[in-house]
Amino acid sequence: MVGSLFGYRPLSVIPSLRSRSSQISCRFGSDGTAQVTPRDVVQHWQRMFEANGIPEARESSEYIVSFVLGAKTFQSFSAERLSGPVTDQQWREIQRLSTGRLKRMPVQYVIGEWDFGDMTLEMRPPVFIPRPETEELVKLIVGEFTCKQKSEELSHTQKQQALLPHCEGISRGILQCDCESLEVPHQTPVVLDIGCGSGAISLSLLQKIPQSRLISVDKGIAAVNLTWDNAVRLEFMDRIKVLHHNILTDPIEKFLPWAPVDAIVSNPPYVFEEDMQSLAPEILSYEDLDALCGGADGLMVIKAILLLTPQLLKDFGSVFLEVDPRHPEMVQKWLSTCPDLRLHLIAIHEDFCGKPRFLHLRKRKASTDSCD
Ligand SMILES: C[S@@+](CC[C@H](N)C(=O)[O-])C[C@H]1O[C@@H](n2cnc3c(N)ncnc32)[C@H](O)[C@@H]1O
Repeated sequence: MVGSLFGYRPLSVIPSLRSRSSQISCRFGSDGTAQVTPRDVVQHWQRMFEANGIPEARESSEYIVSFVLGAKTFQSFSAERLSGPVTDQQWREIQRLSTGRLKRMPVQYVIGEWDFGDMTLEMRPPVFIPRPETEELVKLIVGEFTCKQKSEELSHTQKQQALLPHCEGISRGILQCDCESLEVPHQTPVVLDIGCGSGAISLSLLQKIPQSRLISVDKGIAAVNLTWDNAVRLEFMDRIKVLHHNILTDPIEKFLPWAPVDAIVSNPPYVFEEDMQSLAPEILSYEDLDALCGGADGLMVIKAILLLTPQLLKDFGSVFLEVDPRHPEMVQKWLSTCPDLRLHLIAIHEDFCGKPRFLHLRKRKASTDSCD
C-alpha cells in the first residue's frame, strides 16, 4: 500500500522558515519590482524540503506550486508561464501549503486532491490516500467483467475456444478460468467494496463498468463522507450506496437488501502489526492507522471479508483482494480449512514491482465442482 510521495526518513528538526525564505532569488520586472518565477519558487521549496529531510523534495515542491498556479504537473507549464511572475497571493498560498509539507503532511492532503486512474478525488486526512498499485486491482476487476460480458455473446464452444485465451491475456498472474461461471449474466453487476476509503475503487468501477452498481462500506465516518462527496463530485450518486459499517462488529443484515452481489472487492487493512512502526512518518502521523493495520498476521479483516461470502456473494461470484505478498499462501492454507466457504483461489496477480499482490477468488456452486 505504500506508494510514491512517502519517504521513510525519520522526522528531522525544522528550522525557521523566515530565515530561509529570505534567500529566494528573484528577477526584476520592467517596472523595477522584484519578480519571482514558478521555477524560482520550486527551487526554493525544494531546498527547504531537502534541508529539513523531507522525502521527495523536488516532487513535493513541484506539486504544491503547480496546484496553486492551477496546473496538474509542473511539466505541463509552458515556457512562458515558467518565466512569468508568481503573485504575492500565490506566493503566500504556496508558503502556507509548503509549511504543511514541512510537518511531513503528505502532499495529497496538503493540496486536498489526488488522481486515481483518470479521476481526480478529493483527499482529506485521515482517510487513506489511494496508492498507485490499487489501480492494478481495478484493472483486474474491470477485465473480469469485460470478459464475462463478452462471454454472453458467444456460444459455450466459442467461449472455450475464444474466451479463455482472452482471459489469460488480461492477466499477468496465474489464471484458471472457471467455465461454468462464464454463463452468469453480468449486465448490471452489483459490487460490494469493503473499506471504501476515499471511494477510489468504487468510483473507478462505476466509471469503467457503466452498468454497475456499488455498495461501498467503511467503518470510518470520515471515509464514508469522503466517498459520498467524491461520488457527488463525479456525479455517480445514483449508482452508489455508501454505508457506515464495521464488518468485524456490525450485523450483516444491513447488506441483505442487495445480496447476493456479483463481486466483493477490497483493499483491506493488511499490514502486519509488527511492520506498522516502520511506516513513513507521513503515514503514521496523518493517515488512519485502522486503514492499514491488519492485526498480528495482517489477515484480521481479510478473513472477515471471506466469511461474509456465504450470505453475500452469488454462486460463481468473485472476490478481489489486495494483500501483502506473504498472504496468498496464508489465505490458501486458511481456505483449505474452511471448505464450507466454497471459495477457490483462481488467480494471484503481481503488482508493478513483481510482488504477488492481488487475489482473485471465486465461489463454487453448492453441490457441483468447478470444471477446472
Ligand atoms: C487500505 S484502506 C483502502 C481504502 C480504499 N479502498 C483505497 O483502496 O484507497 C482500508 C479501508 O478499510 C477500512 N476498514 C478497516 N477496517 C474495517 C472494518 N472492520 N470494516 C469496514 N471498513 C474497514 C478503513 O477505514 C479504510 O478506509
